[in-house]
Amino acid sequence: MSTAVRVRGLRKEYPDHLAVAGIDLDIRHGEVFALLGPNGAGKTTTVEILEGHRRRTGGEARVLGEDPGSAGRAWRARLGIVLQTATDAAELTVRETVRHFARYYPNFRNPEEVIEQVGLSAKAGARVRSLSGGQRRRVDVALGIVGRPELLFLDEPTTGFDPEARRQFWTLIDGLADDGTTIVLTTHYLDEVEALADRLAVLAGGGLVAEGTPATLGGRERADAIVRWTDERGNHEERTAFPAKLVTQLSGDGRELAGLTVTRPSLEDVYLDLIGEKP
Ligand SMILES: Nc1ncnc2c1ncn2[C@@H]1O[C@H](COP(=O)(O)OP(=O)(O)OP(=O)(O)O)[C@@H](O)[C@H]1O
Repeated sequence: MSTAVRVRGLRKEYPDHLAVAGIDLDIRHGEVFALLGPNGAGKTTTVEILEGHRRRTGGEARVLGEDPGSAGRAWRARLGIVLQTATDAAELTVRETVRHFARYYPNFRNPEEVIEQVGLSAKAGARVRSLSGGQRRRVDVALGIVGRPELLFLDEPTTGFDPEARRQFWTLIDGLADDGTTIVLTTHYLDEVEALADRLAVLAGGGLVAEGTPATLGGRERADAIVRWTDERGNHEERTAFPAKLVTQLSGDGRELAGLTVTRPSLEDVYLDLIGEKP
């Protein structure tokens, strides 16, 4: 698989602040890649540099084979972008807005189908201004995908979504990924990362602190399991690298173990550990 995004030593220095402190990233074609990190970690700055919206002050970046600092309109038409700040809600209806944006792209998707995909069919004739925050966010997503992008950037796309809307959005992203769209996602929701991402990177203080898959980040798959059970002497908890062995020993005489659970650290446990906030 070739590389959709390649970053080496990327830096962004503001006069009084180093926002991105020299990071390396490789994102493959067809991959769903999540960028995680606490507020101010440098996620939006990094993504905006890759989108060509901000100038880097150091390092190298290639996005779909071009330098985002100098690439032109044809390159831009291959990207889909959902920014953190919502689209300005004009007097236009949802349908008019999506149709209007579609015309910027050479190979756009059918606007009606896009409106349906983001779950806004019932609101297609409503003015964007009259929509709720979560519904407006769905318009943003519609505008991000209407151009049939090869590479889609989503900056905190589900902020303000209700749980059902988030599930619908995940299904939509799964479908786009199945069609081969490369997706770069920033989010604060670890369940979203677990549901969607093939790989993720954690940023903190402008630096890359870890990279992996949701299952293996920070050595998660090798971490000790915690076995909990209850017997006549009370509640028990044991950490072990061999939970199956322990459970076999405990139930050796064929007895059932009340309240038996075997757990590994959640992605959230690992993440908080990585960014220095011990759970
Ligand atoms: N135009 C600017 N001038 C000076 N500093 C800036 C500017 N834009 C961002 N920063 C600083 O750069 C750092 C990284 O900001 P960035 O928006 O990339 O973080 P983030 O990881 O996206 O955070 P969040 O999760 O809050 O969206 C922050 O400390 C921010 O204050």
